[in-house]
Amino acid sequence: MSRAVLSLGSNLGDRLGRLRSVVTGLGEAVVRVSTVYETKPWGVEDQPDFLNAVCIVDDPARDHWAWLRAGQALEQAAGRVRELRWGPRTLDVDVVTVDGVRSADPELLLPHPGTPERASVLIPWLEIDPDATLPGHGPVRDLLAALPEADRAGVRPRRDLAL
Ligand SMILES: Nc1ncnc2c1ncn2[C@@H]1O[C@H](COP(=O)(O)OP(=O)(O)OP(=O)(O)O)[C@@H](O)[C@H]1O
Ligand SMILES: Nc1nc2c(c(=O)[nH]1)N=C(CO)CN2
Repeated sequence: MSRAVLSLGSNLGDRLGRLRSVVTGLGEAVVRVSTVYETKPWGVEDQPDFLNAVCIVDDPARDHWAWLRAGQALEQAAGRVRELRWGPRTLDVDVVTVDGVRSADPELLLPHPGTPERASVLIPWLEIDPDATLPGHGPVRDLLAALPEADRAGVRPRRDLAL
C-alpha cells in the first residue's frame, strides 16, 4: 500500500518551481523522478503549455489517502485556485496508481481514470518504469502505442529543466 505513482503538472507562473516544490516537499519518499516534459494542453486546449513530470514515491507510513492529502497540501501551498475543470493551474498533483489499491470512491479514483488517454502521464511514467502496467488496462507501453501520433508528439522532453 505504500508505493504510488504521482503525476505533476503546472502551466501558470513559475512552472518548474512548482514541480520542484513537490519533489522537495515529499523528500525521502521520492524514489524516482522523470525528466520534465513540455506538453500541449489536452481537455481545454486554449491555455498555456504545461510542464509535466511523473514520480514514484514509497513510504510504508502512507496509505492511498495519505498520498492524496499530501498532493492536495502541495497544491494548496502552490496557491492553487480551482476555477475550471481541465483549466490552467499553478500545480496539479494526481495519484495515478497505488500498488494493490483499486478505488471507485469519487474522492480518490484508483487508478486515475484519465491515465490511458494522457500521453503527458504515460511518456514520463514509461521513462522511469519501462515495465509499468496500469491495473485493469495493461502495459503502459501498449496504452501509449494506442494513442494518436499527434498526442505523443505533443509531449517533448526538456532536458534543460532538471527537477
Ligand atoms: N486519483 C486521484 N488523484 C487526485 N485527485 C483525485 C483522484 N481521484 C479523484 N480525485 C478527486 O478529484 C478532485 C480534483 O479534481 P481536479 O480539479 O484536480 O481535476 P482536474 O485535474 O481538473 O481533472 P483530472 O482529475 O481529470 O485531472 C479532488 O476532489 C480529488 O478528490
Ligand atoms: N498537457 C496537459 N494538459 C492538461 C493537464 C496537464 O497536466 N498536462 N492538466 C489539466 C488539468 O486537469 C488539463 N490539461
